[in-house]
Amino acid sequence: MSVVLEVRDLAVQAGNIDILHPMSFIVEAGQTIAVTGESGSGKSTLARAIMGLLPEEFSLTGEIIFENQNLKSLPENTMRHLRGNRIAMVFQEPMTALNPIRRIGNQIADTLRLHGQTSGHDIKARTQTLLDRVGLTKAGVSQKAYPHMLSGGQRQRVLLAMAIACRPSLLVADEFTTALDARTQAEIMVLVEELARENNMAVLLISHDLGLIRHYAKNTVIMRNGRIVESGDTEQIFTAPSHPYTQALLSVSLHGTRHEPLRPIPVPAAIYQEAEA
Ligand SMILES: Nc1ncnc2c1ncn2[C@@H]1O[C@H](COP(=O)(O)OP(=O)(O)OP(=O)(O)O)[C@@H](O)[C@H]1O
Repeated sequence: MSVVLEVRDLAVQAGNIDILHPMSFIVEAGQTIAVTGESGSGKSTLARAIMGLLPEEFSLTGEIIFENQNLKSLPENTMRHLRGNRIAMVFQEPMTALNPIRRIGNQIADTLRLHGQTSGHDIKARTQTLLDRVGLTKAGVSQKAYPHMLSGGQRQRVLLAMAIACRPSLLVADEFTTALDARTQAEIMVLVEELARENNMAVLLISHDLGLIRHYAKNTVIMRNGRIVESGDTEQIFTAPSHPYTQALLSVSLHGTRHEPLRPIPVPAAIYQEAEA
């Protein structure tokens, strides 16, 4: 298996506040890796750092090696080219990513044009292929539809069509299915899984949903307060968590509902001290 992304001693500060403490992990081609942890643990900051989309007031140290390139040293225009082409990102709220007054076919075509496809005929054909592939055509959705005519799950399918348009090798999915009902969520995740397999695309799955992570992610990174507390094979972590924080996280989630966001967990002080050691 080849490594598509290596995060090496990555740390992020906002002024003198440490948002992410030095962390390292690798993502292999075609692999789904989940990042989880309670609110404020730094998951979205990690995703934004990888995408080169940190706010201006943030500074970054360490390395982000993507397809053998050190992203830190790339100029913004090269980074812009990489985003969408080689690294794609999908978010929870599709209406912020979709233009409400443009037909979805035109929006998918815009993505193709932006990333280098020029022939009108090719663009139209590829747009149709993408709509077919994400299951919208068979649901009766055409290129002419506007976003407001679609359900939440269908909008996420449009975003997936745009995300995979240029066959990226990494898809960053930040709470992508959180707003969907359980059945739609499962359907979208099965589609993501299929697309990842077909394109040998790695998926960085940021989620609070431990049930979803256990089902779809081969590896998992558990974060707390800007640090990785435990990482490795998902099944191994779920069956035999080695860190007290992970143990507490999993035991609390067993009592909560699968779709409830994780909240700060009341772990006894003694466990905290051990966890920090
Ligand atoms: N502009 C900023 N300046 C200073 N601190 C910030 C800024 N933006 C975010 N933070 C802090 O960075 C930390 C990590 O935030 P981040 O959004 O990455 O967490 P998260 O794990 O994605 O949370 P959630 O699950 O709620 O989305 C939080 O403590 C947050 O308050």
